[in-house]
Amino acid sequence: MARPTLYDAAGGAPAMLALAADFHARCLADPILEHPFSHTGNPEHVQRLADYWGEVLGGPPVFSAHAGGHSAMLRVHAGQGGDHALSTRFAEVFDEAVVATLPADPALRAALHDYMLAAVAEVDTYMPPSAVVPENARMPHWSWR
Ligand code: HEM
Repeated sequence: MARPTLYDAAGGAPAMLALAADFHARCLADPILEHPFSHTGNPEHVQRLADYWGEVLGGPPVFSAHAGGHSAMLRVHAGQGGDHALSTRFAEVFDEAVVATLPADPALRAALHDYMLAAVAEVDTYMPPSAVVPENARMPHWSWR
């Protein structure tokens, strides 16, 4: 039998939503990440995050269908002039949220950890004020390592 996707191993859509909600709450409570997040208030943010991560991890393409795909995600962050400390902390807090909400599977945790390091590295490249996001950037698809 084929190995389940990371999305299915995590628990599907409800697990993505739990992960995103826990992650977002941790960001708001974090001394480093609180600042960028305190200036926004998209009421759909947690659901969007859940849809995005779900799609990357092997779930349905909800973010591409309804929220503009990978280019739109990059555009939200592009030119913000953020620094490496934000990305480092973002990835650490993601690991904490994974531990708090998803199954205690070391392989799942390792794959999600690796994914988030790659994801923050990509977002980082668009932080400079002059950054230009390409149209139709390919949505990453992440699997077991
Ligand atoms: C330096 C690290 C990052 C910071 C400080 C950051 C911060 C933010 C902020 C402030 C928003 C807007 C929230 C709102 O509208 O209420 C946002 C949106 C979002 N972020 Fe990030 N982010 C970071 C990295 C990432 C990474 C690595 C990913 C993906 C793996 C990601 C995925 C998203 C998504 C999917 C949205 C919602 C886009 C939409 O509304 O369509 N972010 N982020």
